[in-house]
Formats: sequence, structure tokens, C-alpha cells
Amino acid sequence: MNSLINEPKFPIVEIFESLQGEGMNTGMPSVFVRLGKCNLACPWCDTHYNDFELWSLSQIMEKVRSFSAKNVIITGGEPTLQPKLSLLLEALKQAGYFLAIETNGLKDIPAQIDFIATSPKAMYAEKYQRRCISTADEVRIVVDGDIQAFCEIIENKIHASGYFLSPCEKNGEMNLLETITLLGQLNARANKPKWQLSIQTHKLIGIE
Ligand SMILES: Nc1nc2[nH]cc(C(=O)O)c2c(=O)[nH]1
Ligand code: SF4
Ligand SMILES: [Mg+2]
Repeated sequence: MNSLINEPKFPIVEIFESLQGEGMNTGMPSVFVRLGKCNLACPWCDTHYNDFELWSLSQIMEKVRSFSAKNVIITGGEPTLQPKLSLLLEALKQAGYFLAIETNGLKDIPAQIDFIATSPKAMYAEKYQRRCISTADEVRIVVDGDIQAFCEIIENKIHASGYFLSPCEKNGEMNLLETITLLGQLNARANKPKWQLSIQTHKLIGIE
């Protein structure tokens, strides 16, 4: 009997190597493991998270090992939806990788993760009011409307080392003026966390 037939499988959209394009780790060489499925449906989502194929754990490990970066970014879709995510993370950890996650922050994060980047979504504010993660390394919020109140709610709910605003891209245009205007308003408050700009630099320079 081949024990590999019992291997866990994961919905994989794509696995590729690039530079982290966003947030405080911008420029870090990374292998991106993009998992399928999501528990939200943001209208401006840039990922075909339902276009996935099932890959076994060893297929994923082989692909990740074919690249040179030692930072693995688990992204999606929403990667925390995978019931067996810890098995994948355990295998990657055993192989010596630093593990980062990109999550919407509604579900708990497995303990194997070394760096949490979370992007709470203002249009789903009620869900975040009800329950979300309470700590992260960085918070990045997309400016898809008048979201100052949501940023203030998230500051209180999610303690992080860095808080970022990202412009929203619609029809190829970024709302940068709206984004930096809101940055100015958030940072004019006394005794509150300072917010910074995070741009999807990979899109500007045309890398994956
Ligand atoms: N270069 C690059 N950096 C990224 N950071 C987060 C990404 C994502 O799609 O989750 C991403 C991505 O797709 N590409
Ligand atoms: S949470 Fe992320 S992956 Fe899910 S729909 Fe929103 S932008 Fe897309
Ligand atoms: Mg992306």
C-alpha cells in the first residue's frame, strides 16, 4: 500500500516566487502559495480564488522547494478556511521555511505562522465587530469608501506593529488622493497609532 494515497490535498490556485509587493516586508523574496476559496466576496477582489486544482502535500512541497526563497507567504483566497492547513504548515516548518500569512482576519491563525498580515474589509464591518483575530504583525486596509470609523474600530480590535492603508484599484485606477487624505486624518489624531501607505508595488512594476 502506498501511504501517499492518504496524503491531504489542498486547493491550489498558484504557487510562484516573487518579491513581497506590499506592507512592511516589501521586497522580501518569497514563495507565494495561493490557496483557493474565500469566506468573503469583495467586489474589487483581484484573485480568482475559485479557480484551483487539488494538490497533494508532497506536490506542494516539491514545488516550493524548486524555488530559492526561504520566506513562504500563505495567501488566497482565505487560507485559514483549510481544515488541514496545519499539516501543510508543519511540513513547511520542518523544511526550515519562515511562514507568513495573508488573511482577512476573521478566523484564527495556526500557531506555526511566524508573521501575520491581515486585511480586514470595511464592507464587512459587522463581521469584524462580532469576532476577528486580536493580534497581527501588520494590518492593511483597502480604502474602498469612507472607512475612517472602520480603521478606528480595527485599531481597537487588532493590536499590530504596523497599520497601513492601501489604495483601491478600480478599472485600473488607484484612489491615491483619497488614500493619503485619510492617512492625514488618521495621523492627525493624538496618541493613536501612526498609519502608513502600502501600495501593491508588484502591480506597478509588472511582476507577479
Ligand atoms: N508580489 C506579490 N506580493 C503580494 N503580497 C500579497 C499578495 C497576495 O496576493 O496576497 C501578493 C501577490 O500576489 N504578489
Ligand atoms: S477577502 Fe481577499 S480573497 Fe476574499 S474576496 Fe476579499 S479580497 Fe478577495
Ligand atoms: Mg494579490
